[in-house]
Amino acid sequence: MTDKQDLRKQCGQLYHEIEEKGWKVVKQGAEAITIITEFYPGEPCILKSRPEKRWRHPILDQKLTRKRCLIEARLLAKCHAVGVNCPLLYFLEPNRGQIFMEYIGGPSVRDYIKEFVSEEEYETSLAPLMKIIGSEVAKMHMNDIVHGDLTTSNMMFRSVETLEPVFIDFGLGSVSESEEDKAVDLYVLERAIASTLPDSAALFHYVLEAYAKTWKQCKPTLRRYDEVRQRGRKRTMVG
Ligand SMILES: Nc1ncnc2c1ncn2[C@@H]1O[C@H](COP(=O)(O)OP(=O)(O)OP(=O)(O)O)[C@@H](O)[C@H]1O
Repeated sequence: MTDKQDLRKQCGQLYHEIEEKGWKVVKQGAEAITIITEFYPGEPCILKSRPEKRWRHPILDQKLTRKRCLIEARLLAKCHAVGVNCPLLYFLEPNRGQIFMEYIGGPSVRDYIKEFVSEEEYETSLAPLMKIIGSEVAKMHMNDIVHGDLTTSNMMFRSVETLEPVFIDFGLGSVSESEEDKAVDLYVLERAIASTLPDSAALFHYVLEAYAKTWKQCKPTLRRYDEVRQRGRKRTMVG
């Protein structure tokens, strides 16, 4: 099947709007399609749409789509309220599984940091960024926002001049007091940084240092994070 046929099949009705209006598809994932369009005239905006899944029962599908969409929008709004850097939420169509949000124009943290090759560069250029990431994640967690997929691809820059990471993709997130959920967020982040930058173990200390500085009551979560890490290690050793 060609990409176009695939897109037509996956998007259904939305496909015609994409074609007619010349919208740009950024990502066509299994769950969602992300498109650059306009919300205010002349201003690029992101439309994240979760089209109908024909393999699911229609009522269940609508319920799940609506739920994920509402959770994502709620988390964006909550992040905004507590000062975590994330795209502005413009508009929501839960019954169509659509969220319109601010377009973030810069590269992802992943694409930015993978250009750094030496450990010296990590220290001088990336330590400040790691501290900002640690402090932003602490702000999320102290407000019971769990991201659910804290990878370096899910952090983008508005521009490389400011180097302030903007957190995207709260589609797997939740509002949760659970130390385990927060610890898993930290572990996923550690693994994501390690997979983007080999020999970067030292860098993650900056993340944790800023995390602890921002969130004074984080000790139980950090203890849980140590346990999650040990479990992760054992799993890797067993294969
Ligand atoms: N606000 C945004 N501004 C610019 N680009 C974005 C924005 N949101 C998403 N993107 C781009 O679209 C891609 C896919 O978005 P996102 O990660 O939210 O969806 P997904 O992974 O397909 O969905 P999900 O994990 O919820 O099923 C991102 O990797 C990023 O490149």
